[in-house]
Amino acid sequence: MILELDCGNSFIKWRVLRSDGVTPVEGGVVSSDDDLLASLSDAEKFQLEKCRLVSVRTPDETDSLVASLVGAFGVSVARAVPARDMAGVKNGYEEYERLGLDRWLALLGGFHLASGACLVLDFGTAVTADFVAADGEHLGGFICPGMPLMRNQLRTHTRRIRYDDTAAERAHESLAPGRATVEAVERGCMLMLRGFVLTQLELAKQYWGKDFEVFLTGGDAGLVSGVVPDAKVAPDLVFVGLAMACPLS
Ligand SMILES: Nc1ncnc2c1ncn2[C@@H]1O[C@H](COP(=O)(O)OP(=O)(O)O)[C@@H](O)[C@H]1O
Ligand SMILES: CC(C)(COP(=O)(O)O)[C@@H](O)C(=O)NCCC(=O)O
Ligand SMILES: [K+]
Repeated sequence: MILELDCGNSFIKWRVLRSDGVTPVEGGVVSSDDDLLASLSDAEKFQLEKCRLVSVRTPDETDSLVASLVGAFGVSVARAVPARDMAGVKNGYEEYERLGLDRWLALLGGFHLASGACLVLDFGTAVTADFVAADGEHLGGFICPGMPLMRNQLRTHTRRIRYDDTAAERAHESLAPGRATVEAVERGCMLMLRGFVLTQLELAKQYWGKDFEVFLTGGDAGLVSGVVPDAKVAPDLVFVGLAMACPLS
């Protein structure tokens, strides 16, 4: 079977496919290399042959994970690498190798699925937006702090903002002005995210009128899907691009 990994700044998303490279068997989200190895430890069940991965972590961190995977399962590992052009898409960065590889793969996947202009919004540790025109030209994008960063900056850089995760979750039941600190912060950050999304949509409309698709991905995509009813929520968009960038040989 094939192991696919998307190593973000906070979490590793994993997925096991049958040897056909298409049919998903199982997947999950883990916060460390050890937790990943534990999730995959039932080697008999998966019988991993190959692994493909994308990482936005440091080369040392990624090397260490690859070494653990080779040691534990004897798999061959293919890593996504930066490219100036791929699958009809032209990387828009002046220094193409500096574009986050998760962004690159998500926009490759988005352009492939849309077969036309697309706006790809990713809600992870950071929030990113990327614009790809109908001719495959990546126009560039934007990077902002995501929900966990916004909330944690407020919690660590103020003295009186303190609350736990359960209270945070409860605060999301409404978007009315907060009547408690937790509500004020959680709903304020949520409105920042939604405002960001609406601004990106406006820009896409200026470029392309109605002729574009919107993709929402990343662990927090569900927080904003309500403001773009026509968007495709595609949690596996990075994996779509990963399969394109690292075909099974
Ligand atoms: N099963 C899950 N495990 C962990 N985080 C999750 C899960 N589902 C949704 N999330 C949310 O996803 C966010 C992280 O998104 P993710 O795309 O994994 O980030 P990154 O790629 O930067 O590591 C967290 O803020 C969390 O709220
Ligand atoms: C923007 C990112 C931090 C997003 O990472 P994530 O939130 O998915 O963990 C990552 O794509 C990255 O490190 N990019 C390099 C800088 C750039 O894309 O310009
Ligand atoms: K990501």
